[in-house]
Amino acid sequence: MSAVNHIPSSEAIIACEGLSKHFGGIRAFTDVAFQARRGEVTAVIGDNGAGKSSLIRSLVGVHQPDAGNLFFDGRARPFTNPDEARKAGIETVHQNLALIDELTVAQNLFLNREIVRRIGPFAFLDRKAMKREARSMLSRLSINVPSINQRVRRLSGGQRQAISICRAVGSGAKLVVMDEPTAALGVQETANVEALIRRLREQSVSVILVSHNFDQVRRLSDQIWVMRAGRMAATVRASETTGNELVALVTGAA
Ligand SMILES: Nc1ncnc2c1ncn2[C@@H]1O[C@H](COP(=O)(O)OP(=O)(O)OP(=O)(O)O)[C@@H](O)[C@H]1O
Repeated sequence: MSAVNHIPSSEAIIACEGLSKHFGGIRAFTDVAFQARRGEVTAVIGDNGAGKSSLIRSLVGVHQPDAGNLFFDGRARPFTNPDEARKAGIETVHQNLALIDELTVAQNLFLNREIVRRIGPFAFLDRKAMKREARSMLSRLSINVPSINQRVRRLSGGQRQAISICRAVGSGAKLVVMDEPTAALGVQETANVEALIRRLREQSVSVILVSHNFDQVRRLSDQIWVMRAGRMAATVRASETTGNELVALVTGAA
């Protein structure tokens, strides 16, 4: 695939060139270049240990690459921590669902970004405004939960994943990065989360998604990055590939 030798076109939400990461003597990935288009779903596939998680963690400031350049939203932007990436507009939805069980849906949606009302020298949490906004965030993404006042502990895995995604988008993310968002879910809940990812795409939110499920990847994504042994082995359009071709690219038989 082609390298990115300059600030990428405005079509790219995120791009990199020459990106490498080692952990001591272990090579996680080497000399990776890519461009993900704005408003598209980009899937990352590869065998166990191919470097997928290390790569996406390096895009969102969890890991610092040893070499290479990263561009986000038209600017060269090395992220030294996840907060910097978040402020720039990248949200990560974690596999282990970073929700607080004992808080309600609305409280989780506004965790660490509570709406505060000031009256003179005093500041109050504006619970009414947060509930109103929580309802509107959920309705924009057609997410059904029994009540915004329900503790998330009582929600199903799929509903919790939907709340995590809603929180990411509600903070104004331009790019949502998901590592195996449906790995722990049943068939119906997987379908619900896939429908939600499609709605993000309809609303022009870019998505990068790591998945081991090739059928899902072909159903959901526009572009697929294939990683093999720490290299970006191929970039294919989902509409132009088959499950067999993806298997061959992942295993190196292609
Ligand atoms: N924090 C770390 N410290 C040391 N080595 C690591 C670390 N994270 C990843 N690695 C190594 O880097 C390589 C790539 O791992 P990575 O988790 O990125 O692969 P992956 O494609 O996401 O695999 P999987 O699908 O199994 O999650 C592996 O050899 C792994 O052992």
